[in-house]
Amino acid sequence: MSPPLTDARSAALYAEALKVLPGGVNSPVRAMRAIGRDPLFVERGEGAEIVDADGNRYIDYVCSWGPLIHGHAHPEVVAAISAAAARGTSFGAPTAGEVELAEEVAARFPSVEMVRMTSSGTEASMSALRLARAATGREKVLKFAGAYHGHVDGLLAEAGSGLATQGIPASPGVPAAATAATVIVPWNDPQALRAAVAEHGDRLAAIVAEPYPANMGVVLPREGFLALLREQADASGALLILDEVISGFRVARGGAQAREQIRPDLTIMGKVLGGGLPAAAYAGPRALMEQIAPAGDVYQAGTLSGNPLAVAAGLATLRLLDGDAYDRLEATTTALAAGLRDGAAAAGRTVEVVDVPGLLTVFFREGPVRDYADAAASDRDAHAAWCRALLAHGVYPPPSQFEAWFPSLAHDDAVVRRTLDAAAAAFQETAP
Ligand SMILES: Cc1ncc(COP(=O)(O)O)c(C=O)c1O
Ligand SMILES: N[C@H](C=O)CCC(=O)O
Repeated sequence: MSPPLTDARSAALYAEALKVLPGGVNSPVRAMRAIGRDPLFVERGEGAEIVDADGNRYIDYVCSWGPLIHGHAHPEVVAAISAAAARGTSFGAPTAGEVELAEEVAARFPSVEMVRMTSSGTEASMSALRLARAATGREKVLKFAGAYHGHVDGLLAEAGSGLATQGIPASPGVPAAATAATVIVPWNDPQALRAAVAEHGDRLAAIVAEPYPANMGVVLPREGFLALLREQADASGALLILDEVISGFRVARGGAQAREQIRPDLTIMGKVLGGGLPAAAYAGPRALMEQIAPAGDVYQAGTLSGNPLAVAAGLATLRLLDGDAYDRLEATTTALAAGLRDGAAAAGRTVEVVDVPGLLTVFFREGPVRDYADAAASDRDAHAAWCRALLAHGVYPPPSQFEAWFPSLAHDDAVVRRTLDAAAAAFQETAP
Protein backbone atom coordinates (compact mmCIF):
# COMPACT_ATOMS: atom_id res chain seq x y z
CA MET A 1 0.00 0.00 0.00
CA SER A 2 1.67 3.20 -1.08
CA PRO A 3 1.24 6.42 0.88
CA PRO A 4 -0.37 9.41 -0.85
CA LEU A 5 2.00 10.95 -3.41
CA THR A 6 0.76 14.48 -2.95
CA ASP A 7 -2.25 16.38 -1.73
CA ALA A 8 -1.48 19.50 -3.76
CA ARG A 9 -4.81 19.57 -5.59
CA SER A 10 -6.81 19.04 -2.37
CA ALA A 11 -4.78 21.80 -0.72
CA ALA A 12 -5.48 24.19 -3.60
CA LEU A 13 -9.19 23.36 -3.59
CA TYR A 14 -9.33 23.84 0.18
CA ALA A 15 -7.69 27.27 -0.15
CA GLU A 16 -10.34 28.24 -2.71
CA ALA A 17 -13.11 26.71 -0.61
CA LEU A 18 -12.11 28.72 2.45
CA LYS A 19 -12.94 31.89 0.49
CA VAL A 20 -16.50 30.87 -0.31
CA LEU A 21 -17.57 28.15 2.16
CA PRO A 22 -17.42 28.71 5.95
CA GLY A 23 -14.50 26.59 7.14
CA GLY A 24 -14.11 25.35 3.57
CA VAL A 25 -16.87 22.75 3.93
CA ASN A 26 -20.63 22.30 3.91
CA SER A 27 -20.74 20.26 7.15
CA PRO A 28 -18.23 20.71 9.99
CA VAL A 29 -17.05 17.12 10.52
CA ARG A 30 -15.69 16.97 6.95
CA ALA A 31 -13.04 19.57 7.75
CA MET A 32 -10.83 17.04 9.62
CA ARG A 33 -9.92 19.66 12.22
CA ALA A 34 -10.32 17.12 15.01
CA ILE A 35 -7.41 15.14 13.62
CA GLY A 36 -5.28 18.18 12.98
CA ARG A 37 -5.16 18.20 9.21
CA ASP A 38 -6.89 19.68 6.19
CA PRO A 39 -9.68 17.90 4.33
CA LEU A 40 -9.18 15.79 1.24
CA PHE A 41 -11.36 16.67 -1.73
CA VAL A 42 -13.00 13.60 -3.19
CA GLU A 43 -13.13 13.08 -6.93
CA ARG A 44 -15.02 9.78 -7.14
CA GLY A 45 -16.02 6.63 -5.28
CA GLU A 46 -15.83 3.01 -6.42
CA GLY A 47 -17.16 0.26 -4.14
CA ALA A 48 -15.22 0.41 -0.86
CA GLU A 49 -12.83 3.08 -2.11
CA ILE A 50 -12.68 6.79 -2.80
CA VAL A 51 -10.21 8.57 -5.04
CA ASP A 52 -9.19 12.09 -4.08
CA ALA A 53 -8.54 15.09 -6.30
CA ASP A 54 -4.83 14.17 -6.49
CA GLY A 55 -5.59 10.62 -7.60
CA ASN A 56 -4.84 8.98 -4.22
CA ARG A 57 -7.00 5.96 -3.38
CA TYR A 58 -8.39 5.27 0.09
CA ILE A 59 -10.47 2.49 1.62
CA ASP A 60 -13.43 4.54 2.83
CA TYR A 61 -14.95 4.03 6.29
CA VAL A 62 -17.01 7.22 6.20
CA CYS A 63 -19.14 6.11 3.24
CA SER A 64 -21.00 9.44 3.29
CA TRP A 65 -21.51 9.01 7.07
CA GLY A 66 -23.70 5.97 6.69
CA PRO A 67 -25.99 6.03 3.66
CA LEU A 68 -23.74 3.95 1.40
CA ILE A 69 -24.37 0.50 2.83
CA HIS A 70 -23.57 -1.02 -0.60
CA GLY A 71 -20.46 1.11 -1.07
CA HIS A 72 -19.93 3.80 -3.68
CA ALA A 73 -21.73 3.85 -7.01
CA HIS A 74 -23.37 0.42 -6.72
CA PRO A 75 -24.48 -0.31 -10.32
CA GLU A 76 -28.10 -1.10 -9.39
CA VAL A 77 -28.44 2.05 -7.30
CA VAL A 78 -26.84 4.18 -10.02
CA ALA A 79 -29.12 2.63 -12.65
CA ALA A 80 -32.20 3.33 -10.54
CA ILE A 81 -31.18 6.97 -10.05
CA SER A 82 -30.38 7.41 -13.76
CA ALA A 83 -33.69 5.92 -14.82
CA ALA A 84 -35.57 8.16 -12.38
CA ALA A 85 -33.63 11.25 -13.51
CA ALA A 86 -34.51 10.53 -17.11
CA ARG A 87 -38.21 10.63 -16.16
CA GLY A 88 -37.85 14.03 -14.43
CA THR A 89 -36.07 15.12 -11.28
CA SER A 90 -38.89 16.51 -9.17
CA PHE A 91 -42.60 17.12 -9.54
CA GLY A 92 -43.94 18.49 -6.27
CA ALA A 93 -46.73 15.96 -6.76
CA PRO A 94 -47.09 12.38 -5.48
CA THR A 95 -45.32 9.51 -7.25
CA ALA A 96 -45.80 5.74 -7.04
CA GLY A 97 -42.26 5.30 -5.70
CA GLU A 98 -43.09 7.16 -2.49
CA VAL A 99 -45.87 4.68 -1.75
CA GLU A 100 -43.57 1.74 -2.52
CA LEU A 101 -40.83 3.10 -0.26
CA ALA A 102 -43.26 3.68 2.62
CA GLU A 103 -44.52 0.09 2.17
CA GLU A 104 -40.92 -1.21 2.22
CA VAL A 105 -40.30 0.69 5.47
CA ALA A 106 -43.51 -0.55 7.10
CA ALA A 107 -42.65 -4.12 6.07
CA ARG A 108 -39.35 -3.85 7.95
CA PHE A 109 -40.50 -1.95 11.08
CA PRO A 110 -43.48 -3.45 12.94
CA SER A 111 -43.82 -0.17 14.86
CA VAL A 112 -44.53 1.68 11.59
CA GLU A 113 -47.81 1.96 9.73
CA MET A 114 -47.26 5.32 8.08
CA VAL A 115 -44.25 7.30 6.92
CA ARG A 116 -43.70 11.02 6.24
CA MET A 117 -40.62 11.73 4.18
CA THR A 118 -38.31 14.72 4.59
CA SER A 119 -35.03 15.65 2.94
CA SER A 120 -32.76 15.40 6.00
CA GLY A 121 -32.58 13.67 9.35
CA THR A 122 -32.61 17.09 11.02
CA GLU A 123 -35.99 17.89 9.50
CA ALA A 124 -37.29 14.47 10.48
CA SER A 125 -36.19 14.96 14.12
CA MET A 126 -37.65 18.44 14.27
CA SER A 127 -40.94 17.25 12.82
CA ALA A 128 -41.16 14.18 15.07
CA LEU A 129 -40.78 16.44 18.09
CA ARG A 130 -43.51 18.74 16.78
CA LEU A 131 -45.81 15.77 16.37
CA ALA A 132 -44.97 14.45 19.85
CA ARG A 133 -45.69 17.87 21.37
CA ALA A 134 -48.95 18.17 19.50
CA ALA A 135 -50.05 14.63 20.38
CA THR A 136 -49.29 14.98 24.10
CA GLY A 137 -50.06 18.65 24.60
CA ARG A 138 -46.72 18.88 26.44
CA GLU A 139 -43.50 20.73 25.67
CA LYS A 140 -40.49 19.11 27.32
CA VAL A 141 -38.20 16.64 25.59
CA LEU A 142 -35.68 14.36 27.27
CA LYS A 143 -32.50 13.62 25.36
CA PHE A 144 -29.20 12.00 26.25
CA ALA A 145 -25.82 13.70 26.59
CA GLY A 146 -23.65 12.96 23.58
CA ALA A 147 -26.59 12.02 21.36
CA TYR A 148 -27.05 13.90 18.09
CA HIS A 149 -30.38 14.25 16.34
CA GLY A 150 -29.40 16.80 13.72
CA HIS A 151 -29.04 20.53 14.24
CA VAL A 152 -32.52 21.01 15.69
CA ASP A 153 -32.41 24.10 17.95
CA GLY A 154 -33.83 22.43 21.02
CA LEU A 155 -31.58 19.39 20.69
CA LEU A 156 -28.29 21.25 20.20
CA ALA A 157 -27.48 20.91 23.87
CA GLU A 158 -24.72 18.54 25.02
CA ALA A 159 -24.95 17.06 21.55
CA GLY A 160 -22.51 14.65 19.93
CA SER A 161 -20.94 14.56 16.45
CA GLY A 162 -19.43 17.88 15.31
CA LEU A 163 -20.43 19.67 18.51
CA ALA A 164 -18.52 17.12 20.58
CA THR A 165 -15.58 17.30 18.16
CA GLN A 166 -15.36 21.06 18.50
CA GLY A 167 -16.28 21.18 22.20
CA ILE A 168 -19.39 23.29 21.56
CA PRO A 169 -21.73 22.63 24.53
CA ALA A 170 -24.61 24.56 22.98
CA SER A 171 -24.57 26.53 19.76
CA PRO A 172 -24.77 30.32 19.81
CA GLY A 173 -27.86 31.43 17.95
CA VAL A 174 -30.13 28.92 19.66
CA PRO A 175 -32.71 30.87 21.72
CA ALA A 176 -32.61 30.03 25.43
CA ALA A 177 -36.32 29.28 25.15
CA ALA A 178 -35.58 26.51 22.61
CA THR A 179 -33.42 24.53 25.03
CA ALA A 180 -35.38 25.47 28.16
CA ALA A 181 -37.72 22.62 27.32
CA THR A 182 -34.86 20.13 26.89
CA VAL A 183 -33.96 17.77 29.72
CA ILE A 184 -30.53 16.13 29.37
CA VAL A 185 -29.65 12.85 31.01
CA PRO A 186 -26.40 10.83 30.86
CA TRP A 187 -26.71 7.78 28.59
CA ASN A 188 -26.90 4.40 30.36
CA ASP A 189 -27.71 5.94 33.75
CA PRO A 190 -30.96 4.42 35.05
CA GLN A 191 -31.04 6.49 38.25
CA ALA A 192 -30.58 9.78 36.40
CA LEU A 193 -33.28 8.78 33.94
CA ARG A 194 -35.74 7.85 36.68
CA ALA A 195 -34.96 11.07 38.57
CA ALA A 196 -35.45 13.23 35.47
CA VAL A 197 -38.75 11.54 34.65
CA ALA A 198 -39.89 11.89 38.25
CA GLU A 199 -39.16 15.62 38.08
CA HIS A 200 -40.39 16.45 34.58
CA GLY A 201 -42.60 13.49 33.64
CA ASP A 202 -45.95 15.29 33.67
CA ARG A 203 -44.56 17.86 31.17
CA LEU A 204 -42.58 15.44 28.99
CA ALA A 205 -43.74 15.13 25.40
CA ALA A 206 -41.03 12.68 24.41
CA ILE A 207 -37.96 10.73 25.34
CA VAL A 208 -35.74 10.75 22.26
CA ALA A 209 -32.77 8.42 21.93
CA GLU A 210 -30.39 6.93 19.42
CA PRO A 211 -30.88 3.27 20.42
CA TYR A 212 -27.25 2.61 19.44
CA PRO A 213 -25.70 6.02 19.98
CA ALA A 214 -23.05 6.60 17.33
CA ASN A 215 -22.40 10.33 17.53
CA MET A 216 -20.18 10.12 20.63
CA GLY A 217 -18.52 7.18 18.96
CA VAL A 218 -20.53 3.97 19.26
CA VAL A 219 -21.72 3.58 22.88
CA LEU A 220 -24.05 0.62 23.21
CA PRO A 221 -26.97 0.54 25.65
CA ARG A 222 -26.47 -1.44 28.83
CA GLU A 223 -28.66 -4.49 29.31
CA GLY A 224 -32.19 -3.32 30.08
CA PHE A 225 -31.60 0.39 29.43
CA LEU A 226 -33.72 0.58 26.28
CA ALA A 227 -36.51 -1.32 28.04
CA LEU A 228 -36.29 1.26 30.82
CA LEU A 229 -36.80 4.04 28.25
CA ARG A 230 -40.00 2.35 27.13
CA GLU A 231 -41.12 1.84 30.73
CA GLN A 232 -40.41 5.44 31.74
CA ALA A 233 -42.11 6.84 28.65
CA ASP A 234 -45.19 4.74 29.39
CA ALA A 235 -45.19 5.68 33.06
CA SER A 236 -45.04 9.40 32.30
CA GLY A 237 -47.27 9.48 29.23
CA ALA A 238 -44.40 10.68 27.04
CA LEU A 239 -43.79 9.25 23.57
CA LEU A 240 -40.67 7.19 22.96
CA ILE A 241 -38.91 8.38 19.81
CA LEU A 242 -36.06 6.24 18.54
CA ASP A 243 -33.66 8.04 16.23
CA GLU A 244 -32.57 5.31 13.84
CA VAL A 245 -31.05 7.69 11.28
CA ILE A 246 -27.78 5.75 11.63
CA SER A 247 -28.92 2.36 12.93
CA GLY A 248 -32.03 1.97 10.75
CA PHE A 249 -31.67 -0.57 7.92
CA ARG A 250 -27.99 -0.94 8.95
CA VAL A 251 -27.63 -2.90 12.19
CA ALA A 252 -30.51 -5.14 11.08
CA ARG A 253 -33.31 -5.14 8.52
CA GLY A 254 -35.61 -3.62 11.15
CA GLY A 255 -32.95 -1.47 12.81
CA ALA A 256 -31.88 -1.46 16.45
CA GLN A 257 -35.50 -1.75 17.57
CA ALA A 258 -35.66 -5.20 15.95
CA ARG A 259 -32.36 -6.35 17.49
CA GLU A 260 -33.36 -5.03 20.91
CA GLN A 261 -37.07 -5.91 20.76
CA ILE A 262 -38.22 -2.46 21.73
CA ARG A 263 -41.23 -0.76 20.16
CA PRO A 264 -41.05 3.03 19.91
CA ASP A 265 -44.00 5.34 19.32
CA LEU A 266 -42.13 7.16 16.56
CA THR A 267 -39.00 6.36 14.59
CA ILE A 268 -36.69 8.83 12.87
CA MET A 269 -34.92 7.45 9.79
CA GLY A 270 -32.46 8.70 7.20
CA LYS A 271 -29.11 7.82 5.64
CA VAL A 272 -29.56 4.26 4.20
CA LEU A 273 -33.22 5.15 3.49
CA GLY A 274 -32.08 7.56 0.78
CA GLY A 275 -29.34 5.32 -0.63
CA GLY A 276 -26.91 8.28 -0.84
CA LEU A 277 -29.42 10.91 -1.94
CA PRO A 278 -31.13 13.34 0.43
CA ALA A 279 -34.02 11.49 2.07
CA ALA A 280 -35.16 10.91 5.62
CA ALA A 281 -38.45 10.22 7.35
CA TYR A 282 -40.37 10.00 10.57
CA ALA A 283 -42.76 7.16 10.97
CA GLY A 284 -45.13 5.44 13.35
CA PRO A 285 -48.66 4.17 13.89
CA ARG A 286 -51.59 5.56 11.92
CA ALA A 287 -53.23 7.16 14.98
CA LEU A 288 -50.20 9.39 15.50
CA MET A 289 -49.15 9.94 11.91
CA GLU A 290 -52.63 10.98 10.79
CA GLN A 291 -52.27 14.06 13.00
CA ILE A 292 -49.87 15.39 10.33
CA ALA A 293 -51.23 17.76 7.67
CA PRO A 294 -53.18 17.35 5.48
CA ALA A 295 -54.66 14.36 7.34
CA GLY A 296 -54.47 16.37 10.57
CA ASP A 297 -53.44 19.83 11.69
CA VAL A 298 -49.77 19.36 12.67
CA TYR A 299 -48.10 21.26 9.87
CA GLN A 300 -44.98 19.98 8.12
CA ALA A 301 -44.03 20.24 4.46
CA GLY A 302 -41.12 20.08 2.01
CA THR A 303 -40.63 21.14 -1.63
CA LEU A 304 -38.33 18.18 -2.32
CA SER A 305 -39.76 15.71 0.22
CA GLY A 306 -40.10 12.26 -1.35
CA ASN A 307 -37.92 13.39 -4.25
CA PRO A 308 -38.15 10.77 -7.03
CA LEU A 309 -34.37 10.34 -7.36
CA ALA A 310 -33.93 9.86 -3.63
CA VAL A 311 -36.88 7.47 -3.53
CA ALA A 312 -35.43 5.45 -6.42
CA ALA A 313 -32.03 5.27 -4.71
CA GLY A 314 -33.67 4.27 -1.43
CA LEU A 315 -35.82 1.57 -3.01
CA ALA A 316 -32.87 0.08 -4.90
CA THR A 317 -30.76 0.18 -1.75
CA LEU A 318 -33.35 -1.46 0.48
CA ARG A 319 -34.23 -4.15 -2.07
CA LEU A 320 -30.58 -5.25 -2.25
CA LEU A 321 -30.53 -5.79 1.52
CA ASP A 322 -31.47 -9.45 1.91
CA GLY A 323 -30.67 -11.66 4.90
CA ASP A 324 -27.35 -12.66 3.39
CA ALA A 325 -26.34 -8.99 3.15
CA TYR A 326 -26.87 -8.50 6.89
CA ASP A 327 -24.90 -11.68 7.67
CA ARG A 328 -22.03 -10.42 5.52
CA LEU A 329 -22.04 -6.94 7.05
CA GLU A 330 -21.98 -8.45 10.53
CA ALA A 331 -19.08 -10.77 9.61
CA THR A 332 -17.16 -7.84 8.10
CA THR A 333 -17.69 -5.66 11.17
CA THR A 334 -16.73 -8.46 13.56
CA ALA A 335 -13.56 -9.23 11.60
CA LEU A 336 -12.61 -5.55 11.51
CA ALA A 337 -13.23 -5.06 15.22
CA ALA A 338 -11.28 -8.20 16.18
CA GLY A 339 -8.41 -7.30 13.86
CA LEU A 340 -8.25 -3.74 15.21
CA ARG A 341 -8.08 -5.08 18.78
CA ASP A 342 -5.28 -7.47 17.74
CA GLY A 343 -3.38 -4.77 15.86
CA ALA A 344 -3.52 -2.45 18.85
CA ALA A 345 -2.44 -5.20 21.25
CA ALA A 346 0.49 -6.18 19.01
CA ALA A 347 1.68 -2.57 19.16
CA GLY A 348 1.18 -2.41 22.93
CA ARG A 349 -1.63 0.14 22.52
CA THR A 350 -4.63 0.34 24.81
CA VAL A 351 -7.88 0.83 22.94
CA GLU A 352 -11.52 -0.06 23.44
CA VAL A 353 -13.18 -1.19 20.22
CA VAL A 354 -16.98 -1.04 20.37
CA ASP A 355 -18.88 -2.72 17.54
CA VAL A 356 -22.34 -3.69 16.45
CA PRO A 357 -23.12 -4.97 12.94
CA GLY A 358 -22.31 -2.20 10.48
CA LEU A 359 -20.79 0.23 13.02
CA LEU A 360 -17.67 0.48 15.13
CA THR A 361 -15.50 2.94 17.03
CA VAL A 362 -11.91 2.62 18.24
CA PHE A 363 -11.72 4.58 21.50
CA PHE A 364 -8.22 5.42 22.65
CA ARG A 365 -8.83 4.65 26.29
CA GLU A 366 -8.86 1.79 28.74
CA GLY A 367 -12.07 0.27 30.02
CA PRO A 368 -15.67 0.21 28.88
CA VAL A 369 -17.30 3.24 27.29
CA ARG A 370 -20.70 3.68 28.93
CA ASP A 371 -21.52 7.30 28.27
CA TYR A 372 -20.39 10.59 26.80
CA ALA A 373 -18.09 11.31 29.77
CA ASP A 374 -16.24 8.03 29.11
CA ALA A 375 -16.00 8.79 25.39
CA ALA A 376 -14.75 12.30 26.09
CA ALA A 377 -12.09 10.88 28.41
CA SER A 378 -10.41 9.17 25.42
CA ASP A 379 -6.94 10.23 24.31
CA ARG A 380 -7.99 12.35 21.34
CA ASP A 381 -4.45 13.28 20.39
CA ALA A 382 -3.55 9.60 20.10
CA HIS A 383 -6.69 8.99 18.07
CA ALA A 384 -5.87 11.92 15.78
CA ALA A 385 -2.31 10.71 15.19
CA TRP A 386 -3.58 7.21 14.38
CA CYS A 387 -6.13 8.61 11.92
CA ARG A 388 -3.46 10.69 10.16
CA ALA A 389 -1.28 7.58 9.91
CA LEU A 390 -4.22 5.57 8.52
CA LEU A 391 -4.69 8.17 5.80
CA ALA A 392 -1.01 7.92 4.92
CA HIS A 393 -1.58 4.16 4.53
CA GLY A 394 -4.58 4.64 2.28
CA VAL A 395 -7.44 4.20 4.77
CA TYR A 396 -9.96 7.04 5.25
CA PRO A 397 -11.43 6.86 8.79
CA PRO A 398 -14.11 9.12 10.26
CA PRO A 399 -11.87 12.00 11.35
CA SER A 400 -13.12 12.33 14.93
CA GLN A 401 -13.20 10.24 18.11
CA PHE A 402 -16.92 11.02 18.33
CA GLU A 403 -18.08 9.29 15.17
CA ALA A 404 -18.61 5.73 13.92
CA TRP A 405 -16.84 3.77 11.21
CA PHE A 406 -19.30 2.70 8.50
CA PRO A 407 -18.14 -0.53 6.85
CA SER A 408 -20.20 -1.41 3.77
CA LEU A 409 -21.09 -4.53 1.83
CA ALA A 410 -18.37 -3.54 -0.65
CA HIS A 411 -15.76 -4.03 2.08
CA ASP A 412 -14.82 -7.63 1.24
CA ASP A 413 -12.23 -9.88 2.92
CA ALA A 414 -9.36 -8.47 0.87
CA VAL A 415 -10.36 -4.90 1.79
CA VAL A 416 -10.61 -5.87 5.45
CA ARG A 417 -7.12 -7.47 5.33
CA ARG A 418 -5.64 -4.35 3.73
CA THR A 419 -7.37 -2.19 6.35
CA LEU A 420 -6.02 -4.27 9.22
CA ASP A 421 -2.47 -4.20 7.80
CA ALA A 422 -2.69 -0.42 7.57
CA ALA A 423 -4.21 -0.13 11.04
CA ALA A 424 -1.52 -2.34 12.60
CA ALA A 425 1.21 -0.26 10.98
CA ALA A 426 -0.50 2.95 12.13
CA PHE A 427 -0.73 1.66 15.71
CA GLN A 428 3.01 0.86 15.64
CA GLU A 429 4.07 4.12 14.02
CA THR A 430 2.09 6.32 16.40
CA ALA A 431 2.95 4.45 19.61
CA PRO A 432 4.24 6.91 22.22
C1 LIG B 1 -28.66 9.86 14.79
C2 LIG B 1 -28.79 11.03 13.87
N1 LIG B 1 -29.93 11.71 13.83
C3 LIG B 1 -30.10 12.75 13.01
C4 LIG B 1 -29.09 13.15 12.16
C5 LIG B 1 -29.34 14.31 11.25
O1 LIG B 1 -29.39 13.89 9.93
P1 LIG B 1 -29.02 14.89 8.74
O2 LIG B 1 -27.54 15.07 8.78
O3 LIG B 1 -29.50 14.17 7.52
O4 LIG B 1 -29.74 16.16 9.00
C6 LIG B 1 -27.88 12.45 12.15
C7 LIG B 1 -26.75 12.79 11.26
O5 LIG B 1 -26.48 13.78 10.80
C8 LIG B 1 -27.71 11.37 13.02
O6 LIG B 1 -26.58 10.68 13.08
N1 LIG C 1 -22.30 12.41 12.77
C1 LIG C 1 -22.94 13.10 11.69
C2 LIG C 1 -24.12 12.32 11.29
O1 LIG C 1 -24.29 11.18 11.55
C3 LIG C 1 -21.98 13.28 10.56
C4 LIG C 1 -22.59 13.87 9.33
C5 LIG C 1 -22.53 15.37 9.35
O2 LIG C 1 -23.09 15.99 10.25
O3 LIG C 1 -21.98 15.93 8.40
